[in-house]
Amino acid sequence: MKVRDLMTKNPISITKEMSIRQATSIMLENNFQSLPVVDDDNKLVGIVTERELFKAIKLNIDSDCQVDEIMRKRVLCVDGDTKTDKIFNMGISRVPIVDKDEKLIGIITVSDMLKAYYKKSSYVTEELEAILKHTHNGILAVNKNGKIISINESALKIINKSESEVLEKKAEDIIHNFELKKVLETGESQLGEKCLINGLNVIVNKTPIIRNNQVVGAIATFQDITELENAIKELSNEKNLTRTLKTILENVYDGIVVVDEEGKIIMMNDSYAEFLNVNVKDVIGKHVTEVIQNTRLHIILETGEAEIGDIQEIGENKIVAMRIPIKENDKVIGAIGKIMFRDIQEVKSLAKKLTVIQNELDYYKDELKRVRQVKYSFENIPDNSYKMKETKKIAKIASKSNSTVLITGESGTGKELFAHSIHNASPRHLGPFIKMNCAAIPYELLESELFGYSEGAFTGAKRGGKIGKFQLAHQGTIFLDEIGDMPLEMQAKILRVLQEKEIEPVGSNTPISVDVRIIAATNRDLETLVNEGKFRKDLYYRLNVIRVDVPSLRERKEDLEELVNVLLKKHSKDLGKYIPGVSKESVDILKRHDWPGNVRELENVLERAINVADCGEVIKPMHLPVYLLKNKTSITSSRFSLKQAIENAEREIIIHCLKHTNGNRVKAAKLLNISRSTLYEKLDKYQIKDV
Ligand SMILES: Nc1ncnc2c1ncn2[C@@H]1O[C@H](COP(=O)(O)OP(=O)(O)OP(=O)(O)O)[C@@H](O)[C@H]1O
Repeated sequence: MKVRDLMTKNPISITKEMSIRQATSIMLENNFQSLPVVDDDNKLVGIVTERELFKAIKLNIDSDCQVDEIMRKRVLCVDGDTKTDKIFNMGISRVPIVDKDEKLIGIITVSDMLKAYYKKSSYVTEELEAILKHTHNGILAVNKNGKIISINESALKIINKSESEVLEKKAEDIIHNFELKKVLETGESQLGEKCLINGLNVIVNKTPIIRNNQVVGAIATFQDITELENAIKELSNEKNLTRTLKTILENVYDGIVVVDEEGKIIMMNDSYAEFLNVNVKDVIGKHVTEVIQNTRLHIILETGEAEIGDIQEIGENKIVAMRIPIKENDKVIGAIGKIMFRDIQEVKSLAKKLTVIQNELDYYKDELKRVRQVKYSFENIPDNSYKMKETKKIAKIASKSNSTVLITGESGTGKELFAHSIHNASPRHLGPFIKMNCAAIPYELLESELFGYSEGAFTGAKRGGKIGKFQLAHQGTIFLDEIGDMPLEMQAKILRVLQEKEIEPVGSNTPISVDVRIIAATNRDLETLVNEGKFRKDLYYRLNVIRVDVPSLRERKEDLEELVNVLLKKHSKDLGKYIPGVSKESVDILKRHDWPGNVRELENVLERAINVADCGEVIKPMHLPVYLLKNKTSITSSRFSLKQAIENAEREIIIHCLKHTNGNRVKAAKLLNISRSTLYEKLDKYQIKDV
């Protein structure tokens, strides 16, 4: 700072002709300790201070005398450019300021300077505090005892504490793995240390605060570089990606070329260069039209529209090309050209192969559909009867939910078919459908069949253990058929699976979570079993969430004819015998039967009839088992003929005997107690060929 900046301009001055009294009164009025004395040209010629006045009093000099008598003529003064520090060293409270002609231009006092310094230092302090507070880097200062005396907001944010929590506390007690002891002890800086504070990657610089050659504290600055590191990581990922892409481009068989917005080649892979018989280095920077014959990449730059599968002649080849514009904010900034096929012949042979594959695929799709339809779907359950319509309605609702389903109904009604259909129509249809017949497996094996076993669970256990049905059915459906026959002990285990949704393989203590939907079925009356204590009540309630009661065949006679056709088709195909249908009389006979064995019985009757009938022949009453013909109503029917019934029975018995003797006609004749020739006659009559 220069005195010119702080001085009082045009200060009060006196002339040497003025009386001592006047000078004294001016000094008293203005509370000055001195007054500069100037001549007519305002040139500084002397100074009167309190000291001169006291001296005048002491020497009894008359106060009317002129100032000239007592003033000091050798005046200490400075020019305007003098630095303010110099004034302090002069030891004078009021210093006159003169210009180069020694004319008085101002006065500077020590108190003026102190005020100015104070103002400036407050301003600097405020500024420093603001910088400290708002700087992005964290700053923390400790005293010589290592206690925090100042900390800024960024540092508080990094250590995740408030100012009151940290002030006057030792830094190492506040920040894990951090200390300033070494810096305080040695007075040496520690720069660029990488630390992990609160999960953030931070660079710490530690510097001592030295005053009068003594370490009086230390400052630590923290720079959070987490974002920076992430950015570096991203950058290196991007670099890797670019490298990978470049490698891919270089190594693909397809020829690839890239042009910039002016159509100049900026990249061409080896494959394209080889095809064109050029050197990559030679073509970079050239316009694409100079390098690739009949190219349209420069046109793509104008239209911005991709062209795929365009035929382009290059030399003797007719290639199939693909051209794609590269866009940024809707502006075309380049284009990519790719040789899809080097020769149009390639496309033709590929198309041929594709057609073959497509045909195969269609065939397998059809096959899969056929197999699935036969086995699984609701469509294959005829529902002309009201009862079946209602049952299917409930089953379809069940298929949409994840709840346990209990299918009940007499034996052979098609309970398993319902289980398949529910699974197939459920969201789990892509998962497995695992069937388990609880009555068919010996009790000792049931648990390991259902839950599997771990290695060494028992003597004879397979190495590596075995996966149980529940695990196999994970994310699908398990169908527990004949659940009514399940032993009580096992019922408790099934209940556990339903509640906990986890299983424990035999010999293992580690439960395994399974996501399985249970469909159970039984032809037994579970309520009665519960009352008899043979079936757990809690399991019954758990299973009986959605109940599907499959009606018996006698309750749905309206479905019989359609069922007959379905089963006939299925079995004639399986047996490889063409049977065009069932005669009206046969249908009537079938309809009159009560079907205690339900669809299974009907299926057996038809299978047998197909066997008995000749290829191309419709199923006639004579092909049906005798017990159906014995039906009372059938005898009263107008179509009934005793002769026919006897013949049917005779035919049946002969076929039965032949089957029994494995087709041996001699043995069969003996069994029937008829002669061989009679047997041959009858075989001829009833058209019985191979049995
Ligand atoms: N709608 C149908 N279409 C074709 N076949 C059917 C139909 N319903 C049942 N069946 C056939 O009837 C037979 C018996 O069906 P299923 O095994 O489903 O009966 P179930 O009620 O589960 O018998 P059980 O109680 O004895 O286990 C099976 O061979 C099945 O294919």
